[in-house]
Amino acid sequence: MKTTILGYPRIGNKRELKKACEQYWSEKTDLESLQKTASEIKRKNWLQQQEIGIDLIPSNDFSFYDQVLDMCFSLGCIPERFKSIDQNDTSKLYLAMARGLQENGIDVTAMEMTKWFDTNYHYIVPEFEKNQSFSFFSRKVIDEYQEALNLGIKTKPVLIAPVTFLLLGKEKETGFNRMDLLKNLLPVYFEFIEELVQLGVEYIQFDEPCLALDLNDNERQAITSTYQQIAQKFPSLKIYLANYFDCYGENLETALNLPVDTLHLDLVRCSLQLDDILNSEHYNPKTKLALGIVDGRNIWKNDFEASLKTIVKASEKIPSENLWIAPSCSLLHVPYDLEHEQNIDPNIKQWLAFAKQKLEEVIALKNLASNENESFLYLFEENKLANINKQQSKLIHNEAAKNRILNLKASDSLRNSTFPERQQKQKQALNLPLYPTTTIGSFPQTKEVRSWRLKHKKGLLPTPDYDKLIANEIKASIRFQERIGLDVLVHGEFERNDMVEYFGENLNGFAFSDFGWVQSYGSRCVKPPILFGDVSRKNAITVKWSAYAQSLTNLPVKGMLTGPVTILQWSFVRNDQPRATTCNQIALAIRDEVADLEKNGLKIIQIDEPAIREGLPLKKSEWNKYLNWAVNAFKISASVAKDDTQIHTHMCYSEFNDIISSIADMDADVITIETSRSEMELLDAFVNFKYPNEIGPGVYDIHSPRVPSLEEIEHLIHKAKRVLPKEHIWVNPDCGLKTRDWPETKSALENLVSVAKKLRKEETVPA
Ligand SMILES: CN1c2c(nc(N)[nH]c2=O)NC[C@@H]1CNc1ccc(C(=O)N[C@@H](CCC(=O)N[C@@H](CCC(=O)N[C@@H](CCC(=O)O)C(=O)O)C(=O)O)C(=O)O)cc1
Ligand SMILES: N[C@@H](CCS)C(=O)O
Ligand SMILES: [Zn+2]
Repeated sequence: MKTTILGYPRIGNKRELKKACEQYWSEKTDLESLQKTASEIKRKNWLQQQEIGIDLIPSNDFSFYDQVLDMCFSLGCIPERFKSIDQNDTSKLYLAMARGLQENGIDVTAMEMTKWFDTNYHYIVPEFEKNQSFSFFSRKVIDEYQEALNLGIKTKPVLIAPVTFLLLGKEKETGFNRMDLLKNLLPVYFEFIEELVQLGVEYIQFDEPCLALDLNDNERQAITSTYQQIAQKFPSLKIYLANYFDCYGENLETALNLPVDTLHLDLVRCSLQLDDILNSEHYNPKTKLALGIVDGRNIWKNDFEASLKTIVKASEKIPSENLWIAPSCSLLHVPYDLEHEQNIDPNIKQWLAFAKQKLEEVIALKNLASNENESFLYLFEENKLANINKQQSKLIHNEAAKNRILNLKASDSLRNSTFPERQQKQKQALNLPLYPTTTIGSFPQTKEVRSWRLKHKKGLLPTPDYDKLIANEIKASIRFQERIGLDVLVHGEFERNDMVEYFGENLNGFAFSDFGWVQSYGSRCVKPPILFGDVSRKNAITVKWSAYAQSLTNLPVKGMLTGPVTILQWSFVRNDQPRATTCNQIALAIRDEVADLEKNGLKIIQIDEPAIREGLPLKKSEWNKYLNWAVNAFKISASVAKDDTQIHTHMCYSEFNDIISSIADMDADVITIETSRSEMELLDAFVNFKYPNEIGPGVYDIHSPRVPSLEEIEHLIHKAKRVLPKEHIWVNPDCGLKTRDWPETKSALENLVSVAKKLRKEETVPA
């Protein structure tokens, strides 16, 4: 039995890469210094895995920004608009693809970003044209293999497999299917493989997570043909086929018939597939199985007793030299090292395992399963104790929270009246103009604001002083919004470290790490709270700052809440009860907050649900079940509102077409969505469905410091006007402005308001 992993976190133990990238991007350091940081991170990662005893260590799992972007770059899949950049200036080109570029007359937008399967990690979407060509453009995969080899480590290079690479991308013109590009693409993969094999590579890991999706016959056939060709051309190469995040499902037969050395199984997400495989007539006993048994998506300690039963079951049918023990997926999605944490309650800390501890678990499982090393027996006992302790812990269980769920009634998810009736009442209560303008909630989280929070956290800034600084920011933002003429104001979210962590901090059932950072996109990281127990509200969470903001102005201020599905989705959640139950507990806490905001004079309340789409199961057959409970949880949180309280929701990074009827079922009075980057393409779903409630399609791409011109904004609103009733249209940015700086935010919002005013005027003046 051997051990391996699919990938390791790459931001550095203390987010060194984030800091180095941001310094380089702002021209405070040079490329050499950034590369030095990167090499150091890779070196430490490899040596740590080696020291802990991982047999087969991956390379090319590092990235300066994103692994899919790296693949585009390696394969020379560079969209036409970047050809104006010197193709030899590879670092500038790479950065432009990731973040866009505006300099010396060059003005190119970044490539699109979207969610990596059902995670909160965002990848850069490959763009394909009909006659797309590919070339051996970057040597990163080779160089990283060499880099590890120089340390004496013979790694398993990781490549995003050809078919998954194509499926992750988008056709940028009509008249072709991206799968047709496989024949152009494969020769470049062969070049990489050839060079790696020449260098003595034994294993290559082909990441093929599209095998967890519903594939059609053509796609399955493409996968078969790909591996047949690779195996034929490189008979000595051992192919490690990595599927993760769900079962092979309908693709299992295809997978079992592939000429690969090893088939990786995510046994955390799909524990039953081991039996399916062991009993399948298609399983070739010579194919090695990698038992992905340590959870790569969550931070709970493994259950050794249960895992060992699985390993034993496998080893009864398969010789142990044909088995790998591994985490379920790349460890990219969990933080580095629990040992850094000094402030987690020790009772809870003993239940946790971060990336480094997961490596140790993989090794312990191998040793326990092979009975070779008795010194590991104490780890078994320790693990068993920790898990028993967790099951029985008083910290987890709260009878009142459990009872509230049991007492939920169908009417708790329903507003008092239908949308048209509410709309009338809200019109009277709010008296908003046509094309009301608003923002999505956050204003720039400047270095200064973050530094106050850090000082406050460290005890260097007393709470009254911190509160005063936050109050001043809120006041300045209210005055700014009044001055430029926005109609519905926000307080700006200055007091929040993150839209999920902040809520977790005010709810029972959550714990927090100090260094538990996980990459979200590029240099941006999140520190997901740890949802370990029954959830209930400790106290009112947002009322103080929202009510304060409302007290400063006669214009309506929107109370700003994060919705239950998003809090669930962006936390490390308990694995001892169904997600739906946990979600309902959060929903009830948010419901209490809605009621309190209303009582305190907030007439508009936004409940953000940007993660509702990302929570969709990967297999369509499971969508309805999820959507039913997810939509219902949102409705539980919103339905306490009176008819004349206007409930908004907000979604971003989402395709809406296939879930539009569920979005309509949420019955928010207003939904604001991200649409500007797709030139309103994402609005089609709402139009085709005849979405009945009000909509704010984003007209300002907040991902870029670029200030949208008056013409661009007007063009986008006109597009919306052509397809939506004008009484239903709101004018707003795509998403919150926390990652922006003030100068561009001010100019962009001034433009946005002035276009809305112009259009309003045109509507009232008869032609
Ligand atoms: C809207 N999005 C969000 C997602 N997920 C979330 N959990 N939250 C989101 O808002 N997913 C989808 C999208 C896009 N994703 C992101 C993810 C992350 C950011 C972002 O801006 N992250 C910040 C960190 C935010 C944070 O928690 N800040 C804390 C801690 C600040 C900090 O780093 N302090 C430093 C010192 C700071 C200083 O002195 O300058 C330290 O502790 O060392 C806070 O504000 O208190 C990031 O920088 O990565 C955006 C979108
Ligand atoms: N209210 C949040 C939503 C982000 S998705 C914000 O404005 O940052
Ligand atoms: Zn958003």
